[in-house]
Amino acid sequence: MSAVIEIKNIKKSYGNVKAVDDISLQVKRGEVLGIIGANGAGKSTTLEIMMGLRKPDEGTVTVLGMDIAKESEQIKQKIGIQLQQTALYDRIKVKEALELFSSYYEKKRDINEIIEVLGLRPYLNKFVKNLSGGWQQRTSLALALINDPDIIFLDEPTTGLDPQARLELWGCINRYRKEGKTIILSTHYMDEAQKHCDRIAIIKKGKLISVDEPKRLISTLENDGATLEDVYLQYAVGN
Ligand SMILES: Nc1ncnc2c1ncn2[C@@H]1O[C@H](COP(=O)(O)OP(=O)(O)OP(=O)(O)O)[C@@H](O)[C@H]1O
Repeated sequence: MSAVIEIKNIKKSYGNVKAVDDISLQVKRGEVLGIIGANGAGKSTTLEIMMGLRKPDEGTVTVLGMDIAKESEQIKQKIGIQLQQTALYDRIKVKEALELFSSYYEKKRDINEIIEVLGLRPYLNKFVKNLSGGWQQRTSLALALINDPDIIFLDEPTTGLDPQARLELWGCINRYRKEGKTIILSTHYMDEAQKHCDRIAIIKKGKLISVDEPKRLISTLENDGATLEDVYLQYAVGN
């Protein structure tokens, strides 16, 4: 598999907080890469640097062979972004949000097809803020898909959703994975990460501790029956 994203020696500080401390990582075409780590570990900052939303203090980011520092406009056309729950679209209706996003891009996927796949048709005339968390997340996934991106970024897509809504959202995400899209997400749910991610990147205090397949990470632990949660407790927490 070839790399669709390559970050090299990325650093980002806020005052004396080293949010990202010298991370290098390659994301392979077509994989689902999960980023795990404690609150404040640097997951969102790393994701936002890959998306081009934040500039690193040091290091380089190459997305689909393009340098993010020079070709961010071209890159934006080819990526889809779902941020953590946001009030940004609260005051507009689902249909309006879809139309607005569609107007940003040259290449567009058929909106009706996205609406059908994500089951949004009954909600089109509702305000985003009046939807349940699960439907808000589906709306923001729909917005991330509108330009038929090669790479989809999902920042904690299932946080706060009930188990059924989480399962359904994963059904939607997996459908796009089957099309060969590369998916990069952060999550606090180790069961989801273990089940759905091809590889897991563990971030602790701004540093990349490990990146590997869930079963290989689990095999580094000595106890039989270990899960990714045990991996998390072993590698992602503490000093
Ligand atoms: N805009 C900002 N200004 C100041 N500090 C920031 C800013 N954004 C992030 N930080 C700090 O950088 C560190 C990393 O934050 P980040 O949001 O990347 O972590 P995270 O792993 O995504 O956390 P969470 O799981 O809580 O979402 C934290 O200490 C956070 O407080």
